[in-house]
Amino acid sequence: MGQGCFSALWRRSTHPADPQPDKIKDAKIIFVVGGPGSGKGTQCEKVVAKYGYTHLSSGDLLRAEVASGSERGKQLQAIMQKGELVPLDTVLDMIKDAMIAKADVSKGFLIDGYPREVKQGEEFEKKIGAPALLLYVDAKSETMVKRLMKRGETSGRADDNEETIKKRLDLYYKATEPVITFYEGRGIVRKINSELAVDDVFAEVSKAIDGLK
Ligand SMILES: Nc1nc2c(ncn2[C@@H]2O[C@H](COP(=O)(O)OP(=O)(O)OP(=O)(O)O)[C@@H](O)[C@H]2O)c(=O)[nH]1
Ligand SMILES: O=c1ccn([C@@H]2O[C@H](COP(=O)(O)OP(=O)(O)O)[C@@H](O)[C@H]2O)c(=O)[nH]1
Ligand SMILES: [Mg+2]
Repeated sequence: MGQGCFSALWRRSTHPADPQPDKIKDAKIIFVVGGPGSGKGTQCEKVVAKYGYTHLSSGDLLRAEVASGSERGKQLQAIMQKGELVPLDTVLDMIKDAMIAKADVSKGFLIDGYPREVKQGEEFEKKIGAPALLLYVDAKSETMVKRLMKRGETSGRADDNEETIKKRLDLYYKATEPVITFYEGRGIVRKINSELAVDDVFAEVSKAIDGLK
């Protein structure tokens, strides 16, 4: 999404051209993809409790950088508040650092809210590895809007407001849904109906993960 020209600027200076770290090369990786407010984070927490996977939410990693008050965090905040996408290399470097930090203790990784576009998936595979499974957390757009408006009453998230929610949804349908089609071609997508109650959704998620072994 027109990110190329910014990427050098945003790339972490601590990682000039580090070699592919062996530590995470063989890790089991699950992408968790779905619209804003579809319930990705809710389901990921339950997977962590049951399976001992490490949960890495790209949005949470970015929000942590914003919360640090750094200069870079301020720039991220401006992008996220508009519901736009942060440059690809920034997010990927954050995910990779977090994976390396947990590599010794992790049974596997849930990469939540990533990839947001096909290019992000391709870059992830080049720098880190291939996913074993893509959990496609699916809810109707009305449901997602309703949940986010409700969450916005208490979340303190600058992007949980009507205007930004609409932009996030538009971008999801335009940029992120093609990710699902891309990985369907590899036969690793499991579609999860997240209109159900949380525990019923989790039963579906569990089946998909159990099928991995
Ligand atoms: N009824 C119902 N509500 C849910 C379900 N899953 C999540 N919610 C609610 O929907 C809201 C959004 O859920 P999250 O898990 O934060 O969604 P997310 O997909 O991580 O959203 P983003 O962080 O915006 O990408 C939360 O307030 C949840 O309590 C579900 O299966 N059923
Ligand atoms: O790979 C990512 C993940 C998140 N974001 C930004 O972070 C925001 C919040 O992401 P999150 O996954 O938490 O929430 P969602 O938009 O799915 O509701 C998005 O709107 C984007 O601005 C991004 O640019 N790239
Ligand atoms: Mg989330």
